[in-house]
Amino acid sequence: MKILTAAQTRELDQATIREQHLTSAELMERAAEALVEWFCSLLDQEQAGEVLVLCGPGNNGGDGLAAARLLHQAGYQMRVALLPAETQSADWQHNRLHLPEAIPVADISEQQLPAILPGTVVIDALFGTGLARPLAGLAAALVAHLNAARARVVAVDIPSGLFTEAPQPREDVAVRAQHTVSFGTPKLAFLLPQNAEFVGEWHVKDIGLSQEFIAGSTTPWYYTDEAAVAGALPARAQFSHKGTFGHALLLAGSRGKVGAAVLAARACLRGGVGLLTARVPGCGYDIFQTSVPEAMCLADPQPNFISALPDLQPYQAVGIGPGLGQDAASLAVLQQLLQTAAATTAHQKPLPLVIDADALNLLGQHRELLALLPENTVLTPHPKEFERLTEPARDDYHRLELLRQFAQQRRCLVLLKGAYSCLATPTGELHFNSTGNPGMATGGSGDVLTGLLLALRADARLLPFQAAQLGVYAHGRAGDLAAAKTGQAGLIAGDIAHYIGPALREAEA
Ligand SMILES: NC(=O)C1=CN([C@@H]2O[C@H](COP(=O)(O)OP(=O)(O)OC[C@H]3O[C@@H](n4cnc5c(N)ncnc54)[C@H](O)[C@@H]3O)[C@@H](O)[C@H]2O)[C@@H](O)CC1
Ligand SMILES: Nc1ncnc2c1ncn2[C@@H]1O[C@H](COP(=O)(O)OP(=O)(O)O)[C@@H](O)[C@H]1O
Ligand SMILES: [K+]
Repeated sequence: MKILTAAQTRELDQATIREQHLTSAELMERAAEALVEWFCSLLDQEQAGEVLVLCGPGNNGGDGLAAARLLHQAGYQMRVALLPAETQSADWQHNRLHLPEAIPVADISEQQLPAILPGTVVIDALFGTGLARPLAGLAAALVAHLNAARARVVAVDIPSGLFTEAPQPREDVAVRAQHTVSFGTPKLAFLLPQNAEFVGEWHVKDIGLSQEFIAGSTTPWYYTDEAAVAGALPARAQFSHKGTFGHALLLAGSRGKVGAAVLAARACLRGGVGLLTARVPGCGYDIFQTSVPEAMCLADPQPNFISALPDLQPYQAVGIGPGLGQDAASLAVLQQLLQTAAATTAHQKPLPLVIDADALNLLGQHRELLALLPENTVLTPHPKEFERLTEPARDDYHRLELLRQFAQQRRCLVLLKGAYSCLATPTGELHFNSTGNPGMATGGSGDVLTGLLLALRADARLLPFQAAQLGVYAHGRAGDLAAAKTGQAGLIAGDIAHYIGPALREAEA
């Protein structure tokens, strides 16, 4: 699914109106109906109590007025407060005119901010995508008043005061909502950790906006939903054999961290790899062979870390990093791997690599090695690892910019891990993942991801981007399936590996 800018969203409204021969008031009515339908499924009349709708002067306020009317008709007790302005939009005026007289309406002023008791349900329809500058004056005072009230807040389209796709100073005031109900496509602001305290849980409702316009819009931002990966995993041909799905090499583990190799190996096998060989430190040999009998094992001559690179000739993809440690000998292995992989070509393409954890930290300490990264290498840093590869980011938007630049410059697939893990492509696209849950914030989750990505990169039937996108999505989906059984607190990384099969099956062609 594409993520559009505020300006594109406005154009999308106009395109929808033209294409479907609607009036703009009719489109607003659809938005209000979608909001109200969602609202009624959340709270019934009794649970909601008196609902306060705060309306700004634009179409966001118009949505609020229309929703107040519809909720009143559905038997909710409504109250409306209007933020004064010199002019109001035409559809605002239309909906003001049609507001039932039974609903009390107050004008907001500095002297008369609306009374909001703790627990009151408030619909925030002050400003939406039309926000042109940070809130100030009465609007800022009102939002601060609302945030202090400990109300239950539902924001319409976007919490008022929050920009759709741009950072804002920490001191800016914006509505802190428990829920945000948006229309058509998600907003970039919803996906960034720094905005979580404002956006709360978000929901995007379909209001029949022009698919043709969306298809024709250019954007660097995408949201990887179920539809994006549907059918991405090719079905297995009847006469396939283990060679069909590739032979992967995993370089992982050091003394005390052999478990990382075990987790990554299990995930790689569950990811459908044909054959897996792991290089582990000498001390890991028995542990690994006992834990993952399906994989082959090449013990390193060194007991505590990996010091020598095996011959790469048999392999279709190599993963390196989980639990690797940062010994100088392992750095030399990484360097040799990068040099050899660029030269080891199958069908004129470099050997696919997946680089994670300590291998990323080693790259961060020896940035001259970045120039050796073969095209379409998959790197999977979390924000701290990414900072070591680049520089500290001013905020989440700046980090995205650094991510995009890095992926373009290095011609790699770079996954910035987090709640909405973001996959950057060599062409500068950013794909935010929709699956996963906070139960996955547990040691080893990333090792499982590396193993899964390794399996999919070894599968020659998948293009590099498809493999990475599917891997990230299926990893989160496996975490969601696992959490449904274990609960989030009880989820451990091995559970994610266990559910990779069912998660991948959902994406089968
Ligand atoms: N496809 C969609 O997304 C749809 C969007 N609609 C609604 O329309 C909204 C956008 O409406 P508008 O473009 O009228 O914009 P808004 O309602 O967000 O705000 C625009 C108004 O606020 C003023 N303003 C902007 N920043 C201000 C600030 N910092 N302080 C004081 N005043 C400020 C502007 O001068 C203008 O009068 C969306 O957020 C959504 O709620 C729906 O009605 C229809 C469908
Ligand atoms: N709150 C969350 N929501 C969704 N996914 C999460 C969340 N927290 C962590 N994850 C996922 O779990 C994995 C954690 O990886 P990482 O930080 O490398 O952990 P580790 O080093 O312990 O293996 C990433 O894929 C990340 O996207
Ligand atoms: K709003």
